[in-house]
Amino acid sequence: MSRILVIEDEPIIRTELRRLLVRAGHDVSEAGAVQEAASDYALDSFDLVLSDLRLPGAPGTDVIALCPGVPVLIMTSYATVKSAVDAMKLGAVDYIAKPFDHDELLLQVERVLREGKLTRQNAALKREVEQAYPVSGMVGSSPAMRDVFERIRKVAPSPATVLVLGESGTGKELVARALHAQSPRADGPLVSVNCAAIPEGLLESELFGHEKGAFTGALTAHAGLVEASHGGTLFLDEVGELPAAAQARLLRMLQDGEVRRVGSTRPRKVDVRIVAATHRDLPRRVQEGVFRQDLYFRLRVVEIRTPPLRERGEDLPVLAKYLLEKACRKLGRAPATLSPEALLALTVHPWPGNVRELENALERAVILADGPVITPDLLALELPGGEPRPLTTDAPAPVEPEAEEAGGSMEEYFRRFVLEHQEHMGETELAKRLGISRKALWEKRQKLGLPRTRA
Ligand SMILES: Nc1ncnc2c1ncn2[C@@H]1O[C@H](COP(=O)(O)OP(=O)(O)OP(=O)(O)O)[C@@H](O)[C@H]1O
Repeated sequence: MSRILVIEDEPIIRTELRRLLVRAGHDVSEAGAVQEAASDYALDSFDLVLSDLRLPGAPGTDVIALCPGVPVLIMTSYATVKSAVDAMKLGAVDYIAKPFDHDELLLQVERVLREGKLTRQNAALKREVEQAYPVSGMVGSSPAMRDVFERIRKVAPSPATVLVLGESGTGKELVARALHAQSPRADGPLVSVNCAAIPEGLLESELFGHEKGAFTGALTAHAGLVEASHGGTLFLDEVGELPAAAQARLLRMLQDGEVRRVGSTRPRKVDVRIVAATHRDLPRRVQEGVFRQDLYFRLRVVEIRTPPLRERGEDLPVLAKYLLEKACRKLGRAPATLSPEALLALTVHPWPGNVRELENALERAVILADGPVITPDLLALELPGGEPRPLTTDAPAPVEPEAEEAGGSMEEYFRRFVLEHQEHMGETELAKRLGISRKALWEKRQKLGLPRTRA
């Protein structure tokens, strides 16, 4: 049952509509004019308003502004294309020509109600997602990620050039997407270019375009990716790899807002926001003379640093859960969960490949899993040297019964993590990274014969 308000000044039609809609199972209220409706009812409590266009006092379309979010269907006996278009322009969801066929009217009402419900559900879902993840698709609530979100929020609306710095796989491209999505250019194009992936000889013409005959093989004129990004954002990934000639053209573009296609002397105005990213140490490349200092300064108007995964300790379990769900959805598998041992293994892994490595490990595990639980062996985590992390050690630690059931790997990870990190981490930090209390850490040390080495 939906709540419907009928605004109609002809009593006969109003009664007819009421009867029809009540019979279809709806709760119907009535008014003879927009003003009467506004004074008698809380208009935003309705699921649908069905209003005549010509009413005493004010046209039916005036009700649209009074109940934002509520679909309004306009009825008119003067169903000219113009009045229908005008009503829709003012925000009506649709219009009905009078005299109306009962079945058609009911079908239209049901459709609008269904769509309205979907819109409301989507809006609620969007609000929920936005609260959980302030930047679409980016999971994290560690202080380092909160800083990233805060910077994105502040910088996105401005036209400022942004330089995103971070190791490979830390989400630099996601940052660029978020900057675009939260900017006034969101409806314009977002063009992503990986500067390292395009052969050096082609890069200049790919980015800035060329004129016919500019070089052998340039059979037709070609607009580059900069021009294709007009009105939007150009994301230059691996900007540190740009060859010198392309650096010079990019600098000119940033200074003058113009591009010159290769082989042309005519400048073309472009309105493009540049977001650049690199995992390289750009100041060092400047020092080495391979990256222009003036371009570096132009690019780094604002810097955003994406933290490596190993510095986002508390984000790991949430991120792993999110990426596991994503992998199951992508692969069409039933939802899976991580065993506690698998979670511990993820927690202690150093993640040189960052979130991308985590995403790949989970995807591989979902493919290999026979059941709904992901165990450490399925993750096959690689050590930085390239060796798969062994699941047994030469000198196995004393194994607790419950860990033995789970393959003994939990103790092994614990032992390895403590031995690897106790020299440079305090007990509080160690316990935090392991996701256990200090007391539990002390007890485990006793049990495994791993006494503390630091005061
Ligand atoms: N905070 C995050 N939440 C969810 N997924 C993430 C997050 N960060 C990165 N990812 C995912 O990890 C993968 C790698 O991210 P992305 O391509 O943005 O990294 P990158 O820093 O641009 O890498 P590269 O330098 O290698 O190009 C993507 O699939 C992305 O969706």
